Amino acid sequence: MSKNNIDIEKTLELEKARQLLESRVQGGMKSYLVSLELPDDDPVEIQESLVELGALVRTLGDECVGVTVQKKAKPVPATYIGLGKAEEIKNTCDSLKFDYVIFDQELSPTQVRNLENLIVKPILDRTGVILQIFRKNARSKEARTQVEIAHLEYIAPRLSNAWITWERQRGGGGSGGRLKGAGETQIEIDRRRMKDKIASLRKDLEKIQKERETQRKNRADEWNVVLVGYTNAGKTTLMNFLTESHLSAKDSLFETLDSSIRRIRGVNNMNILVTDTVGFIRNLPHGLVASFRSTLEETSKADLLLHIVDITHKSYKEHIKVTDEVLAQVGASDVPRIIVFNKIDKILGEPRLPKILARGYPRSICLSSYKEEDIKRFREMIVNFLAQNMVEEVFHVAYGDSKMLSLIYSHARVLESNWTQDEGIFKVRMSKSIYHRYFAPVKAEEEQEWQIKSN
Ligand SMILES: Nc1nc2c(ncn2[C@@H]2O[C@H](COP(=O)(O)OP(=O)(O)OP(=O)(O)O)[C@@H](O)[C@H]2O)c(=O)[nH]1
Ligand SMILES: [Mg+2]
Repeated sequence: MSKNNIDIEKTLELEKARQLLESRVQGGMKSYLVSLELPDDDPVEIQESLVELGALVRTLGDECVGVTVQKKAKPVPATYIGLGKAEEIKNTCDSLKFDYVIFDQELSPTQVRNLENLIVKPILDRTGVILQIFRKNARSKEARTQVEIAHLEYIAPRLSNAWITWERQRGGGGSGGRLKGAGETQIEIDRRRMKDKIASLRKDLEKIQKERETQRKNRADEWNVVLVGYTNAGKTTLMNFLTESHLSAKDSLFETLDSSIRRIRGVNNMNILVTDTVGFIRNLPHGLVASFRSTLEETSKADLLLHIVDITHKSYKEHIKVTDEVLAQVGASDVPRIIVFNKIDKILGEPRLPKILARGYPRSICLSSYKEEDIKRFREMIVNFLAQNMVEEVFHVAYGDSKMLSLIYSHARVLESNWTQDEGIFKVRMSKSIYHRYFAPVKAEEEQEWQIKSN
């Protein structure tokens, strides 16, 4: 067979495998995991991240049939791993019969292309897998639009690989521009169409989010509490027991992508709304953080964050760190929070653990979402926290005082605002610590001015 024929055959085989991977409705495919360990990497973290990648694969309904880690001084620019390693993976496929290969780190489009040509199997990276799960689990129009934007932005630079899929999504023939030799121009046309599609999805998203905002006016008598945390920590389960709801919670990653709001029942005269949100993960793709930004920013407007941690997870400290990092990225660092160490029922024979955790994390609670008395105790903790740690104040802001306006909008929740001819009057709520850090000096100044005026 001539080299040309071999190349065509290889391309056809690859396209078939890619189509199979993209078009499957359910799981049942076999994957092979690859990671690269660089001199600065912590080998334990590399292993933990691979275990997590395995869980992501199972969430897709697929199975992992093998794993390999290559130690190298630095990545190979063209293929990320070494050529010998790529060859070894290709040979392993004869016995393990995997359908695709996943790299635990992000690959460039060129690296994917080169690796696919060498291994003759579709190559995904961590971001690609997470995006597939998000696409599978998004339910509401808002979540679907957010995921679709992130997905299109991810595949646009990889278009020569994803061309057939995009063609099929548009309702085209699907026989493949690359195979027909349509080449660059077709890809360029597609890329432009994709850009237009992203722009129109962004407009749709803005409209959906505006509608949501107008529906949900900030009511002064309501307290907003938001559940945040690593994926699978138990946010939705806790939400269900706290608010007597029936949202879908299961032992799989990114089960929740849509925010849901429910009211806490049985709390005398307080009107507390609890929001369940999308979970976080290490190396959460930037595109997803960007397109979920508006949803995530809701956390920065909360009165209180409940940071749920699965205490049975070996990497729970890393999970806390990752969650804190994402919260900082979306401007929620200042919002008061309670750390909730969940699933304590699964920890047997360590009766001192709650005390140890309380010492390390002063504002925290250990509980099992399944224990009624724990839920009751937790509900009381939330109510007491809101009653004792929050301050409501009224500020009079002169026109042009942009410093004060920015202080209010960045650090407090605006409950009411009214503009008169001379000033804006803002009723705001914040935690006591934020009040003392940012607002107490302003208030003191305001009162001094008022005294001078009235004298
Ligand atoms: N043993 C035990 N299991 C729990 C507890 N809370 C939650 N779980 C289990 O943990 C798994 C994940 O729960 P979810 O509530 O779906 O977790 P989540 O944080 O909402 O996850 P995502 O929405 O996927 O990010 C489920 O199998 C729950 O049954 C608990 O207190 N004890
Ligand atoms: Mg959930």
